[in-house]
Amino acid sequence: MLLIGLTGSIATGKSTVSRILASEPHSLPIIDADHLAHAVILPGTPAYRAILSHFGSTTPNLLYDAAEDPTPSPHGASINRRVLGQRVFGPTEQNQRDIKVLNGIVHPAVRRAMLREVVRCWLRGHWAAVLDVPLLFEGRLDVFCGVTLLIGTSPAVQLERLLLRDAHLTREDAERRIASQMSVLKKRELADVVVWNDGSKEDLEKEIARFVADARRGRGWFWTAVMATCWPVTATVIFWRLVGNWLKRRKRDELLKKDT
Ligand SMILES: CC(C)(COP(=O)(O)OP(=O)(O)OC[C@H]1O[C@@H](n2cnc3c(N)ncnc32)[C@H](O)[C@@H]1O)[C@@H](O)C(=O)NCCC(=O)NCCS
Ligand SMILES: Nc1ncnc2c1ncn2[C@@H]1O[C@H](COP(=O)(O)OP(=O)(O)OP(=O)(O)O)[C@@H](O)[C@H]1O
Repeated sequence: MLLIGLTGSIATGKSTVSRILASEPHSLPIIDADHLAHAVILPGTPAYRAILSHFGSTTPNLLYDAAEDPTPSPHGASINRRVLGQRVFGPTEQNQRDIKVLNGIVHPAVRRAMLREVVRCWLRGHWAAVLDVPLLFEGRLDVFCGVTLLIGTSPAVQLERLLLRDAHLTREDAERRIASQMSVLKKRELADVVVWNDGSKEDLEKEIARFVADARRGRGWFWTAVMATCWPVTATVIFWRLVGNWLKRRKRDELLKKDT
C-alpha cells in the first residue's frame, strides 16, 4: 500500500485536497491528523487529563460551560480548543514552552491512532492511503511515507484564505499561527511533489488528478499481489524504503542547513 503524506501550512488547502482525494474517482481513505488530535483530547482520555493538569489552573475558560459544550460527555467538560490555541500559539518564550508541552502530550497519542488507521487501511486492501498531517516534516513522519505531497500557496493568499475561513481570528492571531509553523518555502525543499494552490479549485482538482495518475503508474496487480501475500518480501521492502527515506531526509536537511 502506498502511503501518501499530504501536508502544507495552515490554510494552504490540505483539507480541500483531502476532500478531492476522498471523493470519486479517487476514493482514497484519509487519515486526518487534526481530526485524530481532536479525538485524543476528548474528556476521559489520558491526554485530556494531562492537559488539564498542566494548563487547567493557569488558563481561564479552558473548559466549556455545560450549556455551550459541543461534545457533552459523562467524563467531564470538553476542552475549548480556541482558548487552548490562544494560549499556545504566540511569540513569547512562554508560548513556545506551552506548545512544546502540548505537542508532547498530544503527538504520541496521535501517532498511535495513525498507526492503527494505517493497518486498518492495509487490511482492507486499499492500493493507497493518505496521511493528512500538517506537521508531517516537523514530526519527521515523511520518513514513513512512499511519497510526500505538499500543498503550498503564496503568503498573501494563505493569510487571506485563513482570515476568510476562520473569522474568529484577528490578523495578528492568524500571522502568529502561520509563524508557528515551518515556512512553506522550507517544506518545498523537503517534499517529493509540490502542488501550488494559488489558482482556482478547478485547477487544483486537475493537478491532483495528475498526481494520482503518476502515483498509480507502476503499481501493477502482480506486485500488489506479491506484497499482499508474501510477508517476508513485504517486510524487506518496507525496511529498505524506511532506510532510503531516512537517508533522503538527512540529505535534504543538510542541503537546507547549507542554504540558511
Ligand atoms: C492548539 C489546538 C487545541 C487548537 O485547536 P483548533 O481546533 O483551534 O485548531 P486545529 O487543531 O484545527 O489546527 C488548525 C491548524 O493549526 C496548525 N497547528 C495545530 N497544532 C499545531 C502545532 N502544534 N504546531 C504548529 N501548528 C499547529 C495546523 O496547521 C492545523 O491544521 C490544536 O491545534 C492542538 O491540539 N494542537 C496540538 C496538536 C497538533 O500538533 N495538532 C496538529 C496535528 S498532529
Ligand atoms: N483553490 C482555492 N481557491 C479558493 N479557495 C480555496 C482554494 N483552496 C482552498 N480554498 C479555501 O481556503 C481555505 C483553507 O483551505 P483548507 O481548509 O483546505 O486548508 P488547510 O490547509 O486544510 O487548513 P488547516 O491547516 O487550517 O486545516 C478554505 O476556506 C478553502 O475553502
